[in-house]
This record gives sequence, C-alpha cells and structure tokens, in this order.
Amino acid sequence: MTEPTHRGRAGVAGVAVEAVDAVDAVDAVTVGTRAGASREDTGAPPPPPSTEGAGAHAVVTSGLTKRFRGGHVAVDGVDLAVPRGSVFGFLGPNGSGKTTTIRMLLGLVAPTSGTWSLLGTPMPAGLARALPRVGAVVEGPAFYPYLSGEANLRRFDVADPSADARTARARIGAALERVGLTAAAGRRYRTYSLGMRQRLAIAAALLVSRELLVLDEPTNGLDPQGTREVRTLIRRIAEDGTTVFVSSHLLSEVEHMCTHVGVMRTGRLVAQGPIAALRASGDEPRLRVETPDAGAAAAVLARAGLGDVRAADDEVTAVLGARAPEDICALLVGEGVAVRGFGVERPTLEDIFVGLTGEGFDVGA
Ligand SMILES: Nc1ncnc2c1ncn2[C@@H]1O[C@H](COP(=O)(O)OP(=O)(O)OP(=O)(O)O)[C@@H](O)[C@H]1O
Repeated sequence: MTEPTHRGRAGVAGVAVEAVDAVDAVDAVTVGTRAGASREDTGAPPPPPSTEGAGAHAVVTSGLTKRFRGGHVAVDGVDLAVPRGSVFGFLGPNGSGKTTTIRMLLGLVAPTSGTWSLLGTPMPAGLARALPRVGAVVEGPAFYPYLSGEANLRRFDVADPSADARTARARIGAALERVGLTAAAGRRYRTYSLGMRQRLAIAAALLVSRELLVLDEPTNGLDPQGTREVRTLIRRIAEDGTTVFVSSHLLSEVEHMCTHVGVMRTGRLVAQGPIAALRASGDEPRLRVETPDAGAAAAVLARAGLGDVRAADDEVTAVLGARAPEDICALLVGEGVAVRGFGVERPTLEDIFVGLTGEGFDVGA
C-alpha cells in the first residue's frame, strides 16, 4: 500500500493531537457522532483545536477520519474521549474501523482529517514525546520461535535506544513477572501457549513503564484459558494505574473487563461513556406475564396505568414504571387472570447496544 505509515517497533507506539468538544462526556453516555454528520460528507472543516480536558484524558480525538485510496471511508469523524485510569473498550463488529483508528492514534497511518492527542500531547507533532509513554500491541510482535521468552524480550529491549543497558536484566525480569511468565522465561517461545504468547507481547510493550497501553483485539484466537489469562492481566495492569485502550468485537469481553466503552459502527462512533451509564441509559424494565387470558391481563395492566402494554397469544408485556411488581401480580390474580408466569426483565447491555447500533455483536467469550 502507498498509505503513509510510520512503522515502529512492535509494542511501542505513540501519537498526537488536540482535544475536543467531546471531552464533556466523561461521566455521561454520548450517542452519535458529532453533529451526527460526516465531515467527509459535509466537507466541513475540523473544529478549532482545544486543549480543554486533555489532562484528564489519555486519548482525545476530534473528527478523526480516514479515507483510503479508492474512496472508502473506514473511520468517519470520530470524537473519542478516553479518561485516564480507565479500561476503555473499543467495541465494534469486524470492519467497523477499530484497527484503523488505533493505527491513526499510534501514528502508524496518517488521518485524512481530524486531530488527536495522546496523554495531553497534540499529535503528530508530539509523537516523539508521547510514544515512549505509550505501549501498544497492534500486530503481534515478531518473536523468534527458538529463543526463550526472556531472550526475545532482550532483543526488544536492546532495540529501544532509550533503554539503559545496565538495567536491562531487572527490566526484563520485571516485565516477565508482571505478565506471569517468570517460571516460563527460559522456555522456547514455540512451546508457549497462545495465551502465553500474547502475554509476552504485552510484556514487550511494558518493558518500560507506560501511562497508556493500547491493545488491538488481544484475545482474538485465544482459547478460553488464554482469554482468561489475558483479561486478568489487563485488569491487573489497569489496577497498577495504566490506562488501557483495548479493542474487541466481543460485548461480553468489554462488559467484564472495561470501565468505559466506545461503540463503533461502520466507521462511526455511535456511543461512548462509562459502562454503568450506558447500562442505565437502556429501556425501562418490562413486566412479562404468561397467561392464557392475555386479553384480560392486558386490560388489567392498562387500567393499572402501565405503559406500552403488548399482548400476544399467551403473554403480555408492559413497561413497569414506578409500580411494585408484587402489587401488579396481586391485581391480576384479584381480577381473576390465570397467571402462569410472572417476571420483570431488564434489558441486557446487548439489548442496549443493538438499540443503539441496529445490529448485534458477537456476545460469546
Ligand atoms: N489499507 C486499507 N485500504 C483500504 N481499505 C482498508 C484498509 N485497511 C482497512 N480497510 C477497510 O476499512 C474498514 C475498517 O477496517 P478495520 O480493520 O479498521 O476494522 P476493524 O473494526 O478493526 O475490523 P477487524 O476487527 O476485522 O480488523 C474495512 O472495511 C477494511 O476493509
């Protein structure tokens, strides 16, 4: 490809930019792209750069857009605000633009338009300053199969001109310890499980202390055990104070591992915010009544003031609102409705995402 790229050593990357007007979205969920329009569509110029909120954010993008040769817009006016200290899940189906966004953030591919900052540093001007503070695993680093995990890390370490050779041993030992590979340090890489290989890649990104770790689909292709290992490691890294920006197409993964989420759909960021806020933004709980007397039950629920009453063959649902479910159940029984089943259903995070994006995600682990 003739795309301008800056390929760095795998596991180390940095990027740049300015901040945005999307930064007010730290505690609330934001839905939709800025002004709901593509800059590629409108031709509108990017907004004036602002540094407001950049200190509180590890990553801020404004109108970040990538149009590939041939005209395909892979990333379309994305305004990200990744709070420092968060584990930010960058969620979206395959092909939704996650990798392209990450590559732009890390300076591996040039945006068509838009601005971004890393760790408060405008990019790409601040690349050299920010990169040493950012670790990344985007494309699996190339490890030598016949070398041990430790020897492979040594090769990475010597390639870093900023690394002090005198402290290499301690640095490599600490990185192996951090990812739980101390006992396997002397084993050849080719004998490592996929989970161990991914952990070694993360160790390579963490040879020096980082403020931000960027991981592109780190559990892709891993078996359940490897997936568990990597998720546990990510949580531990976050507990140590590193902001983690991790892409995934698995809703369950983001739900279990992340504090915040940004949802991509066909190149656009359709929602972002704390997971808890996103969950709370969902539909109201619905009452579900199984009964052979659906018509009568629907009438009782409507008289009781419940909203959006829907009757099917042997089932009635309605928005519960502020009513206590036990009161409604007593009311139905008191009115002679044969209640076979009764429950309150809250929308899952997947329901909320489907409502936001109009499509499902792979929810499996
Ligand atoms: N170098 C390129 N030239 C042209 N189109 C590209 C290029 N790289 C990616 N694309 C296209 O851009 C879109 C977004 O791809 P991207 O890899 O960013 O998505 P993704 O969400 O990371 O998906 P996946 O998880 O499958 O990699 C896709 O339609 C992809 O085919």
